[in-house]
Amino acid sequence: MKWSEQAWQQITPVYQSILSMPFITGLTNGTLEREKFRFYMMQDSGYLDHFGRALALIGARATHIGDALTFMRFAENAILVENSLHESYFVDFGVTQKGPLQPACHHYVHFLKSTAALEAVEVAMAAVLPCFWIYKAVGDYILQQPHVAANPYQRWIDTYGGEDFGLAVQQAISICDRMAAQTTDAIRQAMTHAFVTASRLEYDFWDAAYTLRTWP
Ligand SMILES: Cc1ncc(C[n+]2csc(CCO)c2C)c(N)n1
Repeated sequence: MKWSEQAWQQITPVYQSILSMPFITGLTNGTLEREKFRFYMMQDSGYLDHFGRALALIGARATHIGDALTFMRFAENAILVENSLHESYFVDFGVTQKGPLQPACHHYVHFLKSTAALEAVEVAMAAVLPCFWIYKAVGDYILQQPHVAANPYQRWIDTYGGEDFGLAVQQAISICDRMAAQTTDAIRQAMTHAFVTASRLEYDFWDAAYTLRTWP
């Protein structure tokens, strides 16, 4: 079995919990309170700035030059392409400032940055994989649900569901599988652990937006 297959099996309970989160059902049927989506978007903009840097760092540390280029492209996409989605939502939702990182986002980005800097590069690659893979799976899942007319969150759904984004996700998965096949058991286990942790932090990111969780 490929590393990615057993890693996804490990996160099945977390992934199933994500699908039934009120944040996700609200995105799907368009009923999510605007305030919660605004909170999510503001936090996600901060997330992308840091995430892009983590990807660039992984690119710099990649063993193969082709993987370095791929991760640098991912970094550019995170900062340019994804942020343009946020900027259009900022206009629609009247957001003028990003604001400080709140606890869930802070925890997640610093987990990713410290893993990217200090752990084996294979582990760093596994830590950023849920960001791609869970968003793709959630985007596809929402696209399969009955379509809601004039859903304010449709642009978000279209960004992650569907083919274009699917290619990037496949690339990220294949790189992890190749790296996992060539490394030691201990590193493979650490990869899975990082993958599970990041998946939990994805769950928590949405939960924090739904409950508008801020620093005390
Ligand atoms: C908390 C959070 N997790 C994942 C993504 C999705 N995402 C961010 S950058 C990137 C790859 C390069 O485009 C992907 C898939 C998000 N937006 N916010």
